[in-house]
Amino acid sequence: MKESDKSLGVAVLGCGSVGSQVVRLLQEQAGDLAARVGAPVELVGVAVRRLDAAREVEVPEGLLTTDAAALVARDDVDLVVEVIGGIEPARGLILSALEHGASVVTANKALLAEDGPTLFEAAEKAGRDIYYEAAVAGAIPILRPLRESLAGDTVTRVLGIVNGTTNFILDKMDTSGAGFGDALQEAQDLGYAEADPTADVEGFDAAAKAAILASLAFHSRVTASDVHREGISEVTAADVASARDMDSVVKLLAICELRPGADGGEDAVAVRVHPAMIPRSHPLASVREAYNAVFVESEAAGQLMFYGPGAGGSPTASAVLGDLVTVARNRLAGTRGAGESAYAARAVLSMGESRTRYHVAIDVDDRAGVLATVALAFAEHDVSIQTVRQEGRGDDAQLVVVSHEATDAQLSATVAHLRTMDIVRDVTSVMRVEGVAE
Ligand SMILES: NC(=O)C1=CN([C@@H]2O[C@H](COP(=O)(O)OP(=O)(O)OC[C@H]3O[C@@H](n4cnc5c(N)ncnc54)[C@H](O)[C@@H]3O)[C@@H](O)[C@H]2O)C=CC1
Ligand SMILES: N[C@@H](CC=O)C(=O)O
Ligand code: NA
Repeated sequence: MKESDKSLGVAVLGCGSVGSQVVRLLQEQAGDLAARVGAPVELVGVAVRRLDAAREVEVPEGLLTTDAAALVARDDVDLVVEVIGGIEPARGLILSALEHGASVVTANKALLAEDGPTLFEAAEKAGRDIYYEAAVAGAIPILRPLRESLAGDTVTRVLGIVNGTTNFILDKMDTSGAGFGDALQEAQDLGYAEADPTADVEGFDAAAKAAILASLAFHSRVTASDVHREGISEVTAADVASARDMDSVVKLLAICELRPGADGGEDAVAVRVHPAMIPRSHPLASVREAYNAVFVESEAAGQLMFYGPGAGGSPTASAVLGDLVTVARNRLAGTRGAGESAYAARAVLSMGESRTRYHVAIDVDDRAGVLATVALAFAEHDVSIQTVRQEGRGDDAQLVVVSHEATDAQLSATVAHLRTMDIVRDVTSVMRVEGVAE
């Protein structure tokens, strides 16, 4: 260990989009980092899959290795940055690093959302830190505010755009009419997308982030499997156009809510990720390209908004380095930061119990009484209608209904009912609506 001479050895695992920028910053800012930490922070190894791969950064000779397991076990490694991603070997390497006495910084939301508690318990046992600000919303400081700044308040809701790739795609579809494939390719070229972009497009990445946000916000253990997840692969150009007609945009939202327990029982949490229409006047509507934004509502503070670059190698490396400075300082001070806080152990509600609103576009027969019949279907499921408008005539007749808030179960039963009705030719678009006052 280098603690005797106060120099801290850093191992970086993975040298892709994020890892290469972490290595660059460690080298370029060595002097400032040493001053801020109070000791030199020295890059002592970089684990890669292939030694001869092309890289965005020049790694000093002798530092590259393909043996990540041996690297994390070395005596001169005090701090480990895991930016490989995925579940294994990342989990095994982090556990081994902690067992060998290193503090860990990771950007790995997939692993944290699947098995965070195992990592937190290992860190607790080892008396070391595990920090992960980069795992949610890239460069935006959001986990530290939830864990530290709001530790004395009661967070009731977290609502955000937390996936840069899908925001980039939806933004391009809305503003330039770009096709889905071209927009995705551009996001991949810019280093925003996950190694397998299905994780972005199908909402897995946002769901992992929602689980991490909900765990911290509500002091409970929420895993990716607790999150209702829908991606953007079924969002059509017609949905985007329909949103535009309503002066709205389609965004992939992550929504984490504290719901009062029934009959005065314990509060529970509801966590969901899905595309939704929001009015263009809503602040989230102006979040463009790969930017992210997160709203936090809490009892005492009210509404807070966090905004910034949510993806990309360099912004994400900024969050990694911020954590690295903190865990390095903690090591020098012989202390560690706050560990997991899951004392509230709140139950997680199913999607059917979540309260939301629907926008439904229905192709109908153009004859007398159709509007009343459709309205009756909503009423039968106790769903109140906020607005309804008719477009087109004859074979082109379409009703566009926006409901008031109801449970998702009531709303989906209404849509299923509409699909069985003779006068309904097709339900062409169903999308949740957020950000509109009741
Ligand atoms: N790219 C982004 O905008 C963001 C990424 N993250 C997270 O950061 C992590 C890294 O993401 P990226 O850099 O984008 O991925 P990437 O795919 O560009 O880089 C991962 C690197 O790890 C290497 N690797 C794989 N297995 C390895 C092994 N056994 N030993 C050593 N190296 C190995 C790969 O060859 C690749 O170069 C992931 O957990 C990701 O979810 C978090 C926030 C934003
Ligand atoms: N693939 C992710 C990267 C950051 O977490 C995204 O697109 O947001
Ligand atoms: Na962040």
